[in-house]
Amino acid sequence: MSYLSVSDAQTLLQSRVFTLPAEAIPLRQALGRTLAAPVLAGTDVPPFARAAMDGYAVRADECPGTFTVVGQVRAGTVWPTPLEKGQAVRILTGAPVPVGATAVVEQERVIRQDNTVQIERAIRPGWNIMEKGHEYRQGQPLFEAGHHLDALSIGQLAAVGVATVSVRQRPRILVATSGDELVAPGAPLGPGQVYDTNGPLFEALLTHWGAMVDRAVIPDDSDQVAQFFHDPKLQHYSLVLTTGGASVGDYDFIPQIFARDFERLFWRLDMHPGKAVAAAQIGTTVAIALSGNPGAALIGFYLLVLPALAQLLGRPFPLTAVEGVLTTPYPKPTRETRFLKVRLLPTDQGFYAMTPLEDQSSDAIRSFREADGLAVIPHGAPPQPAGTRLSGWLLPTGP
Ligand SMILES: Nc1nc2c(c(=O)[nH]1)N[C@H]1C(S)=C(S)[C@@H](COP(=O)(O)OP(=O)(O)OC[C@H]3O[C@@H](n4cnc5c(N)ncnc54)[C@H](O)[C@@H]3O)O[C@H]1N2
Ligand code: MOO
Repeated sequence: MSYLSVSDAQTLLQSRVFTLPAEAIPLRQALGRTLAAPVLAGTDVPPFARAAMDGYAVRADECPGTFTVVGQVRAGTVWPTPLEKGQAVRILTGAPVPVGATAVVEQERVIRQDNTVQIERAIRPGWNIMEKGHEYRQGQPLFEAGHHLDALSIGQLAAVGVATVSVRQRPRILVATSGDELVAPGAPLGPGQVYDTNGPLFEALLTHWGAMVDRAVIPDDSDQVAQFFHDPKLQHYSLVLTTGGASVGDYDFIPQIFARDFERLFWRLDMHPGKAVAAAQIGTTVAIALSGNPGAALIGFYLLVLPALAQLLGRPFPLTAVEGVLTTPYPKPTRETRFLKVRLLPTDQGFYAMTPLEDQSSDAIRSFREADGLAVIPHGAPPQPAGTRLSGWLLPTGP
């Protein structure tokens, strides 16, 4: 039986999730948000040529020489008249360079006596002057639509005078875990019970990537699973993400309910780990039911959820394709396309050396900490000797 490919599933999901509307918000609230429109510099930065040092503004072509100090200019003020031959203006860091001055000689390099300064050496034009517009030119594009506003972006936007930004509304996402064996961290574990990893993990990941997350728990009961997906509250969410109950076990109700009551988009993908995954259109929202195994669900998160989230935010596709060569053999044959956690080292031949991590188990998440990417072994492939050329994806660490 051949399952839908990951790229077909991505395309299908992209056709069902829509980029959210824009809203205007104050710059101070914009950290972590995504620009909905390009931003151009509204002014030159700096807006005028300014002194980089405390010293004296002079004409460089008059150095060495002795100058009459005719006054002082400090940051926030402007020297009113063009500098004449033989004149120097006492200037402080950040002050506009007087018209006619071509250098600022720092005070450590001059001899000041009463109202004269003596400069004993030749000075290059432009010395200690920060040129107007050297960082940004007015009208220059600063950021594209889809740009993630990190702390540096906030500083850059402030520097060009932006007070309000147009950003995408934050996607609301519901993360629901299923599995009666799950216990919230903090409570003691009973026999056969495990701590809920997926709820906290996906809440944190989605928040990190810019979503507003609510959490829910779905009991392992067919009627209650159906009730969960029929709840009108689901329509408040751009995406509904569930984990567990997505396979073929006696308590795996989700794929059947997707097919029975909604439009099931897919069930099971040509993807290991994470084959046990389903998706459905539920009214205006899209539900993605990931595997219960945290490591498998995490593969589904990177390959399916993150691209859908990027689309909601109007951001570029979040995964970067890479090429590499296995440094060690991979000993098992591959049935469904295998996404192997690898460490990546660039080589000077333009591809990566790909070293598979030891723990590839679908219940484990710890190895993601050491993984830089996923190598892709095609379905039906035999064991892979060292030196095999594979394509893969970089695992993005943040928005
Ligand atoms: N006969 C078959 N059995 C299984 C198949 C199959 O094709 N045929 N697929 C296997 C694969 S692959 C996976 S992956 C799992 C997926 O199963 P489910 O998505 O139905 O998930 P559960 O059975 O509910 O849970 C699996 C595993 O994960 C633990 N779990 C669940 N939720 C959490 C959570 N929030 N935090 C931590 N751990 C969680 C759960 O206790 C189970 O150990 O099915 C295979 N079976
Ligand atoms: O969904 Mo299962 O690992 O294919 O790990």
